[in-house]
Amino acid sequence: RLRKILTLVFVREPGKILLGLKKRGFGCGLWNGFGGKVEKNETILQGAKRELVEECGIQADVLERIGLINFEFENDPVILEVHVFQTFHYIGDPVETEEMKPEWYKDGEIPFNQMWPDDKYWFPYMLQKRKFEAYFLFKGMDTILDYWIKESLND
Ligand SMILES: CN1CCN(c2cc(NC3CC3)nc(N)n2)CC1
Repeated sequence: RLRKILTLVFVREPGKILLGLKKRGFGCGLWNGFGGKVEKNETILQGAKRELVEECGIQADVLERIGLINFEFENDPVILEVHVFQTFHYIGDPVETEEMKPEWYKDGEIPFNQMWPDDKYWFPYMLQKRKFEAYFLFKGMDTILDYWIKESLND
């Protein structure tokens, strides 16, 4: 199977979460965490930190790994392996970039209807600081054909 390793980072405050409105490319028009591809010369963690700085100007020295999600798409051999991180300890204020428009949302007011359809299934684990693993099988970009999600311990 072909795997594409991606990162997804959420910046947290007590009761609030930072989301970015994707301004172009994959997931354009949706609110999400910050992230992207992992370069050959960096670890997944380094890639996550780099994307956070590039996409909203925030430096997170401490990133906690909280989830691993595998996405499969019908009739597509590429599996997206998304490594999810969060941080409560960071430096800087979020700034809008060409990629992302950052906004703070209250944990109870997350705009799931303007986010990827899978988010409503795994966000509750993240918001409750429970580590998780998940799998989603998509038909196109809007329909979830099958999924599972389970609480996981450390690696
Ligand atoms: C740079 N990456 C792109 C993929 N990504 C996804 C994907 C996703 N669902 C998949 C059906 C697309 N759901 C969230 N929340 N994020 C994280 C950021």
